[in-house]
Amino acid sequence: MQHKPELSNSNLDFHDLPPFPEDVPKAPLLRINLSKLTEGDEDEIDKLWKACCELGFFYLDLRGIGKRSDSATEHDEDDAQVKVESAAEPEVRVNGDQLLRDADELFGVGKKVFELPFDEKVKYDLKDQGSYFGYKGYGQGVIDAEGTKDRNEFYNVSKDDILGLSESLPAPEVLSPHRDLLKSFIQHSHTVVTMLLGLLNTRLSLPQDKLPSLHKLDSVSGDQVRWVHAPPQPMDDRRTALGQHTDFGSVTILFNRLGGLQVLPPKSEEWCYVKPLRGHAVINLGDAMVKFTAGILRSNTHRVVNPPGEQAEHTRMSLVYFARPADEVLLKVLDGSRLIDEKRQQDPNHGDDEEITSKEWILRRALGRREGGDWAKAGGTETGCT
Ligand SMILES: O=C(O)CCC(=O)C(=O)O
Ligand SMILES: [Fe+2]
Repeated sequence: MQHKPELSNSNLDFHDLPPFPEDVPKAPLLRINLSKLTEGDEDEIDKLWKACCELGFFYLDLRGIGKRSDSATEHDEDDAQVKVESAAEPEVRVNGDQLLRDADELFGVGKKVFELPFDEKVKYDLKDQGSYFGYKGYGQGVIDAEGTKDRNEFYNVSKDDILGLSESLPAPEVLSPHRDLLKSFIQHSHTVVTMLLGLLNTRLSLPQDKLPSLHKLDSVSGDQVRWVHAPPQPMDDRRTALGQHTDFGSVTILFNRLGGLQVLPPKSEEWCYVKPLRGHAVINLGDAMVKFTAGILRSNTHRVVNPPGEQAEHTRMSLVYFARPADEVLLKVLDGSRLIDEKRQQDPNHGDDEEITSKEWILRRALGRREGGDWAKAGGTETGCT
């Protein structure tokens, strides 16, 4: 029997963009299916566990889940239950198709933000107020200890601002009509994060709901949506656009269209490209997961370079959701799991050497990578020590 066309690899390409080249080293990310995870498919959950322990990066196929809720009658079936849970806000379910649609729309919104004149965008650089939310201009971050400037610009939107959990931050007018879209993207990203954390919680045999309870949607946290924007670099003067790093938080959901993201697989010296796949997000774990689990879970080093091959002449944009522990959560080894206790005993490097809250850790790491920041103090868990 012939394979089904919808599963063929060419359908995972972005047909409106030049192809991702075949002759570059490609990172060995496992492809995990969201729909199977939600059905509790044990083989798929094994794959998730392996990916989170070994590489800390994987593809999540978001397609084909939540089709039923495309219609206006999203929660008809158990409306009564939903109403009991929350009269004002209907429960948001795992819905990969909705997340893909929101991400698509947000690519358009991000484009409008970066098209604004620099003088307008720079009004929203909140670094001097001690915040990493808002705008970071091109070259305003550093990629190494020597202070080499980066080659990208960011715009960061705070979850708490969009959900009304904090004061509204100043933002460009072009974002105002899209707050509902941002809200939907945040909620749908967060439900995926909660599901992944729940599955990891079970595999770690942590007390019921431990990891999800440290990442509640309505807790004040550093969760954010980010657009990363990088125009093509001149052929004779190319360098890393976003310096090598591990992510600071817990779970990152990344939407890529052009190549350029690279990971340095464990024990390897060769940077490998992550090929973007249509209908998929790239998921990676951050340092908080390493600290919580004494290093059982992996937060892998990655960076962004100019897109490879024929893609090199195109402006690269990516969209990211960063889920982070609630502000007051201490980033230390969690109690209540024999697996984690055993790992802690085998590997005392992963100890509780520093009592630091999620909020302090993220601020230190984010602002330390800005120009004039403290590079030495802004390192993550990549050296193997927490
Ligand atoms: O743009 C990308 O593909 C990755 C961005 C990233 O690693 C980050 O913003 O932390
Ligand atoms: Fe990152």
